[in-house]
Amino acid sequence: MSLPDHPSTKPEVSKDGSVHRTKVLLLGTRRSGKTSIQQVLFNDLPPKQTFYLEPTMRVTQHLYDAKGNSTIIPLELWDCPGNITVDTLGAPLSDFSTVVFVVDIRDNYQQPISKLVEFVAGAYDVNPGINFEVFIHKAEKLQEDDKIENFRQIQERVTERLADESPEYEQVALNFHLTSVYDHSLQEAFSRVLHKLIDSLEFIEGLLNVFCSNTSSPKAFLFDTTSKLYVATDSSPVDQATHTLCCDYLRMLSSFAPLYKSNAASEPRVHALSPTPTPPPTATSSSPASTSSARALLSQSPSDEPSSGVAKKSLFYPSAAASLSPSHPGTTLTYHLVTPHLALLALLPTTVYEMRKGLVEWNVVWLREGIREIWEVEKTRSTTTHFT
Ligand SMILES: Nc1nc2c(ncn2[C@@H]2O[C@H](COP(=O)(O)OP(=O)(O)OP(=O)(O)O)[C@@H](O)[C@H]2O)c(=O)[nH]1
Repeated sequence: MSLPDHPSTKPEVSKDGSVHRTKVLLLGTRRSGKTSIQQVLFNDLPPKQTFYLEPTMRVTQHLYDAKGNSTIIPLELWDCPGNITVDTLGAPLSDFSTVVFVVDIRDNYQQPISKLVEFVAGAYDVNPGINFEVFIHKAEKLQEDDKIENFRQIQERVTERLADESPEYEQVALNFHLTSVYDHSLQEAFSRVLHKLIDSLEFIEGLLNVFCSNTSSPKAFLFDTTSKLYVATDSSPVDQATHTLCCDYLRMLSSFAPLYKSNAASEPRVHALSPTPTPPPTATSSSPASTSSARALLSQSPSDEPSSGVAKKSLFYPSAAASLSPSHPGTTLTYHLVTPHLALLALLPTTVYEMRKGLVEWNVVWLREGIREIWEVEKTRSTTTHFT
């Protein structure tokens, strides 16, 4: 495998047209849960099945891109055995954008911390900009108080050890996350890891902020539908319960995806909307939304047309909504696919969803346009695909 000479947080296209993926190193001591993390996140392995995973004996590269194993950034995830060292890794640390270091929350921390410090020291000279993400893993094993206490202790010890080694290492960016394959904390943590690799993140966040303020939405996420990682969210804080709710809803809808696909394949049913969507700013709809209803929206935006002018097959964008009563009275969870691989999940006041449906849909079309424009700019700039 040919490796680039310089660190890069962006995938580039090599001369032969193949995409250089963003490299992420998955490190940690034996049995800390590295392979489980990779398998649960990207191969949909049920968490309980991780029990049967074989130990990793040599460095294994897993490729994820927009076509097959979809993720928003073409990734190359290096799953390493527990005994790997900087010298035996087989690639310079300058090749990696991010190191995800996994620590079993119930472990004796001495050994994992020494290994982490070894890699921080190894990376410092060659790639000081590398992101170190420490996953304090298997968190669900402990009670809430113990979990927080262990999390704090690990952070403290790592910081102390780094300061003992050299004051310079304090400059290395280290981020700590509590994770478990048994809940959505892993997806949330890995989403945050990816956010640092998305150049256009602030523009996407800006679009989501506008969507939220126009529709009175308290929270909106843009999810990658395959990996179930969120690409961006609006600027209000993420609370775990809302994130979990959105992940579960997305997972449930994805299980119905084959039904939508077969519809999408039947072209004559697709109606093109007018090329410029007309905003219905005061649109009110008296038709109440049925709870837990899934409704197909067939739309074709101007950017669906290739620039050559040749009519491309219209895309199918399903949408769905579910009332969150009684747990969240007066709130509706909505889902809108905005590109073939990205979906908007938003909480909306039920009154807005039911009474101002036109306004909501216009804002979805507007968001879709914005995301496609960003995608086009990204594509032109780096001639590579971050979003599909
Ligand atoms: N309770 C709990 N167990 C987990 C979690 N993640 C992984 N495990 C378990 O941890 C054990 C080791 O998982 P692996 O993914 O094989 O760990 P690894 O770090 O890849 O191991 P090596 O390849 O030997 O270095 C398995 O029995 C998993 O089921 C978690 O979040 N919670």
